[in-house]
Amino acid sequence: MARSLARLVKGFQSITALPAVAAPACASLRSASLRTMAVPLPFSSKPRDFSLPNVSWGPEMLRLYEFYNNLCERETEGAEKRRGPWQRLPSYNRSLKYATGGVYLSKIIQSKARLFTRNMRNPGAAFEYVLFVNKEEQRCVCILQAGHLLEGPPGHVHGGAIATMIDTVTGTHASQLCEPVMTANLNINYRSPIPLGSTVLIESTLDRKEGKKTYISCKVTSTDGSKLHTEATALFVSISISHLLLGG
Ligand SMILES: CCCCCCCC/C=C\CCCCCCCC(=O)SCCNC(=O)CCNC(=O)[C@H](O)C(C)(C)COP(=O)(O)OP(=O)(O)OC[C@H]1O[C@@H](n2cnc3c(N)ncnc32)[C@H](O)[C@@H]1OP(=O)(O)O
Repeated sequence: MARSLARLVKGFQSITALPAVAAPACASLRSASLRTMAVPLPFSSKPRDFSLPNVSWGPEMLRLYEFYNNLCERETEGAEKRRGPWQRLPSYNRSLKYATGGVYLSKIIQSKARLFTRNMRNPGAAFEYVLFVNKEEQRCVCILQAGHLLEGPPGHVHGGAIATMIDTVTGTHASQLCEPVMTANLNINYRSPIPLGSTVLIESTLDRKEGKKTYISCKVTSTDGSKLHTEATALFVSISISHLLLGG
């Protein structure tokens, strides 16, 4: 148990320490931390960052990615590049490799476990998304391109897939504010269906923090903001690392 806890703490520290910067800089920082760490990282040494553009991304997805990516750097008077108000969050298909929530997981399950939203081999088939966070404004924006395997009502995105993305965006946002957290409550109003294959914006804002509780609001809109697809509120409760290890 003590060894697991040590691994988990290290693993968690290495995740939360990952900077949200452009991919090459991120890779070099990761390899630097690899040299100094005595325990295995929760990822392979070269994890794929799923939040970077791939061939499946359509023009709208790429346009918005470029838009927010440009806000991640601001140019100073001497044409120097400085960190801007927004940060792109890298995204991997595994979070905490050694946390099993106190339940027995076979080695096969442990080795095959993947983040639900990042488990498709075929680019563009399901969830294509990238998240940007603005810590000053306590806001998070996700650009989502909903692939053909997310069908619910004919030609439209499944409500559970929309809920999954809302949980992911608000959960990631909450864990940026006060890691680590778990979703305690999620309320969703579906206002208008999302066409399959379309690109939408998911925006989350911090409502308030009360001790262990973080309240977040979220809306899903068309990319020009003219159509409201979904609204949600979420409650996240901060958990101790032992909660992850031992279960609730
Ligand atoms: C997991 C962290 C990993 C971090 C890694 C970061 C890397 C990022 C990588 C990839 C990003 C992907 C992001 C995905 C995000 C998805 C997140 C999920 O989907 S989580 C799965 C679904 N959620 C559950 O399975 C929870 C099950 N429930 C529990 O474990 C507990 O009930 C828990 C933790 C929610 C609360 O338990 P207590 O014992 O810690 O806390 P108590 O004392 O019960 O409550 C604290 C306060 O919260 C209120 N509260 C609790 N539950 C509530 C509820 N359902 N509604 C309203 N209030 C509630 C209580 O009344 C209390 O309030 P008063 O302090 O007294 O004012």
